[in-house]
Amino acid sequence: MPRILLTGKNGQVGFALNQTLAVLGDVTAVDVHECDLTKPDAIRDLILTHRPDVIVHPAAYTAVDKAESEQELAYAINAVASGVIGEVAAQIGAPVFTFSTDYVYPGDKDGWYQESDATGPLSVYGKTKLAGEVALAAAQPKHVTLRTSWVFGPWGGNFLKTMLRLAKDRDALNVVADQYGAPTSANLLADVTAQLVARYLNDVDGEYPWGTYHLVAGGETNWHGYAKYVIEHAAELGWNLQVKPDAIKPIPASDYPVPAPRPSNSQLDTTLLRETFGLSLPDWQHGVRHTLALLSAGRG
Ligand SMILES: NC(=O)C1=CN([C@@H]2O[C@H](COP(=O)(O)OP(=O)(O)OC[C@H]3O[C@@H](n4cnc5c(N)ncnc54)[C@H](OP(=O)(O)O)[C@@H]3O)[C@@H](O)[C@H]2O)C=CC1
Ligand SMILES: Cc1cn([C@H]2C[C@H](O)[C@@H](COP(=O)(O)OP(=O)(O)O[C@H]3O[C@@H](C)C(=O)[C@@H](O)[C@H]3O)O2)c(=O)[nH]c1=O
Ligand SMILES: [Mg+2]
Repeated sequence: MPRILLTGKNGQVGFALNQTLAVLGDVTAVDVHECDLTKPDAIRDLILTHRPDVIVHPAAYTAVDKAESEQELAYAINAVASGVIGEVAAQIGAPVFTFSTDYVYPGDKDGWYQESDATGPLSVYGKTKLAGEVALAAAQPKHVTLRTSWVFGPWGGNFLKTMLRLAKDRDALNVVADQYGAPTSANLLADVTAQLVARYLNDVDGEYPWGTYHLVAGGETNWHGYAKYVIEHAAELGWNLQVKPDAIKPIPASDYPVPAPRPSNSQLDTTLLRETFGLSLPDWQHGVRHTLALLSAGRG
């Protein structure tokens, strides 16, 4: 039975992975209590004690605005820890499957981003994630780094849940309409990652296509279109929301001042992943409807 080590088990993606990886082997899932990623020795101990066959690493510092004033902490978790995981993984011969972000790109491209396009993060969060990508790749060539975007799900905090919360008692919402990307569900990420891990476990001696891939849901929207879709479908499911879809107003990012600049264009081309692994990626709306159904069931 293969041994799989999973970080960030209480994060959005980690929680979903703890379920999808369970059919592939013995999963040891940890969070900050079992291993604080700011402590390189704790990371080394964890990996050398468990000696996993595969490491899946979704844990990260994800507070984009807060990172602007917590640069060192974000760098320790997103950059240094990824490098340490890579070093110890290489030492024991375990590949690392991990996640990065659309925020590694500057967002000024006319058209969809390809993996080979130049990076140029605008935010501290994006810079620390890119530094983590580089550190991991340098330490452990056997890695799959999945750049994704706008992650949501029923578990944890995300934009979809923020919109539902605000819509309960606001009369109107102003939402940025000039930043484009694809909302991607934690479940989709966890399903695809399990497929990629399974392919490795079933073909350990084969040539595995290690590297960096885009993994986002199909289609595209902007934050305003996303918010409107969420509120429309929640209303259809019987949520009692104060805000009506027409009261969700599109605004330019310049009217929504925040500490961290976000890219205007976060559209990631997934051709490489789909063709390399023979996968199909459903539209983002599919994931939103699924998450809303789960949240509705949870409301009783
Ligand atoms: N969320 C998004 O929109 C996007 C995320 N990504 C990437 O996808 C991956 C998964 O993101 P997501 O699941 O949304 O993130 P979450 O913020 O939901 O989860 C991250 C997890 O990392 C854990 N963590 C944070 N600091 C430490 C630490 N010092 N030691 C150990 N664990 C720690 C958190 O624990 P705790 O909760 O206890 O702090 C949390 O469980 C990350 O690599 C992220 O950068 C990429 C694009 C978009
Ligand atoms: C709450 C809110 C946000 N916004 C805008 C601000 C911003 O431009 C956009 C998204 O804001 P948020 O802070 O919710 O999302 P943000 O934290 O930027 O989300 C990012 O998280 C990291 C971890 C990633 O890797 C990215 O892919 C992305 O998902 O929506 C509004 O316009 N109106 C609102 O009421
Ligand atoms: Mg945020």
